[in-house]
Amino acid sequence: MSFELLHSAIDHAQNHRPELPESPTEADMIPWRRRIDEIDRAILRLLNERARCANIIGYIKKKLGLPVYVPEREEEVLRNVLSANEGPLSNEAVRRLFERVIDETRALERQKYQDAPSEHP
Ligand SMILES: C=C(O[C@@H]1C=C(C(=O)O)C=C[C@H]1O)C(=O)O
Repeated sequence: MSFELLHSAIDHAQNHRPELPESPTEADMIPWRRRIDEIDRAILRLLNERARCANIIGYIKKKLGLPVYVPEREEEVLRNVLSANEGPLSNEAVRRLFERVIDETRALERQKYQDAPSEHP
């Protein structure tokens, strides 16, 4: 899914939200939970695409003898997402979430290109 498609999917979802009646019942949670499941699958696809990009970077680093961990780049990644944050997640929450993402990305890069024989991505 291209980023344009993803953005239009998000816009569509925001404009076509399930009904929220005055006096909701438990059943009113069902369409929202389906929506969350759908969003989670989209997030997962993007996280895996991010990991694939990082693996290519990891491969290049291995070829050039560069370290996996680049703290200044990680700060830049965090600045990028924090400056784009429109909420309702707080900046602290976004920072924690992306720190986890970066940790897992770095671990994957290490596992694939530093601890193991280098293969073409
Ligand atoms: C992906 C890279 O490798 C590591 C992981 C990063 C990330 O997940 O964004 C950023 C910097 C590095 O510590 C990179 O150098 O760009």
